[in-house]
Amino acid sequence: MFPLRLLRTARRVLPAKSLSTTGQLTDLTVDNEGIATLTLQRAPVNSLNVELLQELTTVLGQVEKDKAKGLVLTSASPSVFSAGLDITEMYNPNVERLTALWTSLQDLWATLYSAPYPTAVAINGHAPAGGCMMALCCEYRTMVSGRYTIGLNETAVGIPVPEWLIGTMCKVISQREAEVALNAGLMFTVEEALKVGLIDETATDKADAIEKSKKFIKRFDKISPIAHSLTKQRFRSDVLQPFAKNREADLNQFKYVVLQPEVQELLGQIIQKLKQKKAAK
Ligand SMILES: CC/C=C\C/C=C\CCC/C=C/CC(=O)SCCNC(=O)CCNC(=O)[C@H](O)C(C)(C)COP(=O)(O)OP(=O)(O)OC[C@H]1O[C@@H](n2cnc3c(N)ncnc32)[C@H](O)[C@@H]1OP(=O)(O)O
Repeated sequence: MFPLRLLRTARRVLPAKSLSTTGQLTDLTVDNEGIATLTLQRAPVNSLNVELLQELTTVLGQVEKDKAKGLVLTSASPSVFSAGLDITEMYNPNVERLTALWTSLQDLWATLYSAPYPTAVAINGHAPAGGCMMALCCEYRTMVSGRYTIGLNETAVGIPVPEWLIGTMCKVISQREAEVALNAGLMFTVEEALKVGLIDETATDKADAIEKSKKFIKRFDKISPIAHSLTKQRFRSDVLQPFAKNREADLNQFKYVVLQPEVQELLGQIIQKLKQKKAAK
């Protein structure tokens, strides 16, 4: 049996105003064609803390409930899509908050990766780690050209990449390219990302990236929502199903790793480096 949420029977095209909401950390608008645009707006770099992760998952639930035609994800920052997990949440953490951080990240990944509606991302700046994770969950990736980077650099910040994220990456680029990049925490330039297939196309600016993302969503105008959502599910179920069984172990492993003294030391050094960089600007 397929989970009920995948049996998406119809898309509704509602007037923009009826679906739009503005949370504290995100903004959701729906255009006249029923395409939702969800904008990350946690200044300065959309780092993912518990509150942003939870708000994103809630808004995705609303997009599904309201039967939007599809979703475009983007950011309000002029140069950063998302800096990934909020490093300060992992440094000298309160264990309850660390648990909430990882559980909320798991919820966001599972919700976005299994979204029954078409999804695209307009990556308008840097997208390291959790930023890249959100982009990988979408079905189509457009990235603004410039001196930006994208990739899963978790190992560089002392965090091993979980199996579900390796699986997500290997659905997009070759296993060989993924293994080389993830083992060493390598980041891709926009040109490199295009070459390996990590992004589908480049854009001149954010407006162009959003337009290209919407063009992708419109490809589904003549496709049955059930046919789309079940086919998407079949492509992704080999990553989603083991994840659902191993959530608890995944959480325990994350907490164990983050609380290791050497990982704490590394996170402290990264925070220091970011501060020094800011001071030198
Ligand atoms: C079994 C399971 C085990 C493990 C699972 C592992 C992975 C699962 C997958 C998802 C998890 C991912 C883990 C992460 O996401 S770790 C986060 C990694 N992120 C980074 O390494 C990015 C660090 N930031 C940067 O490189 C730059 O900031 C960036 C290129 C994004 C932007 O540069 P820019 O010059 O525009 O801005 P800065 O001056 O550097 O920064 C501005 C302020 O923002 C603060 N900042 C930046 N990044 C973060 C962050 N990630 N968290 C918190 N705060 C951040 C920075 O300190 C500046 O702050 P102020 O000085 O203004 O206070």
